[in-house]
Amino acid sequence: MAQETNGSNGEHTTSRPPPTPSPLRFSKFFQANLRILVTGGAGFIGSHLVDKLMENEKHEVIVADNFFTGSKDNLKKWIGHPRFELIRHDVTQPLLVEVDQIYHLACPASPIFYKHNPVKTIKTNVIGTLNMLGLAKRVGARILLTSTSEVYGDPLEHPQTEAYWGNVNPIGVRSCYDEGKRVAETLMFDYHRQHGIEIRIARIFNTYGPRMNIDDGRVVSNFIAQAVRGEPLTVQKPGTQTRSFCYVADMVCLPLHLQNWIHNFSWLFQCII
Ligand SMILES: O=c1ccn([C@@H]2O[C@H](COP(=O)(O)OP(=O)(O)O[C@H]3OC[C@@H](O)[C@H](O)[C@H]3O)[C@@H](O)[C@H]2O)c(=O)[nH]1
Repeated sequence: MAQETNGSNGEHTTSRPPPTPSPLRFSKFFQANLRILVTGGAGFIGSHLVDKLMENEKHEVIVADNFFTGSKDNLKKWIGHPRFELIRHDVTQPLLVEVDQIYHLACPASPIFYKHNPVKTIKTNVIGTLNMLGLAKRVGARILLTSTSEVYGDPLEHPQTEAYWGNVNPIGVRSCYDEGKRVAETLMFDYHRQHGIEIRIARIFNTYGPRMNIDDGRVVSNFIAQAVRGEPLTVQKPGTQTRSFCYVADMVCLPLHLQNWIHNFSWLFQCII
């Protein structure tokens, strides 16, 4: 499972204490009623996370999603619930809401979707993360970014630990996502060091499970779709690739634990189960 790391070159010491949250955040009432923002909450992984969060009757959940790869259908059991709110919103635009925690998932994750509009993908990762960090700073919220195994690029080390910095092509067709997520991680740590924002980063590996689109394009859904149609399975070249697959219901437990872990640990974890 996850390992701790001291990250990259040097200490992650902050120059400032965390921003002051609302004075009501620590009162009995507000502690028992966390308001949580999930960007990309209508997506495959986001909607499973929302299900888990909604299981806690003391949580209010706000989902912001532009429905590019997500769907209202994934959230249909929560629409109309008094503790749930769904906003059509693109994270490349600022969002002003009062929340205690932010789970920032918004970004297409399947290669065929993120390569469809690469400029939009990198804007989502860079401007979207800046907007969410700005919000976290303003309201004093703790923020978790879902990053990716793709920050390792075409890794030269197997398996990769969090201490490995990767081998990434800055100009390739996957760079909008790989480099976008790397910048997003950099922004998270810079906001932490410069402004004291409480951050968590979860690097998610190849995840599968219910609500994955049949046309998602990733290997598990492709293989299942081909098998159901009685077609041969397409193994792309070179055919020696390896992946650490994770079932979605197991995977979403880690961001939840990370977000609610009280304090004082390294902030970067891999989601490998
Ligand atoms: O039909 C297929 C699809 C894919 N593959 C291969 O299977 C491997 C896995 O490819 P996928 O398309 O499932 O996706 P990847 O593992 O490269 O990245 C994916 O999972 C990790 C997440 O963090 C990323 O967001 C996501 O893009 C690749 O080597 C690919 O070439 C096939 O052999 N056949």
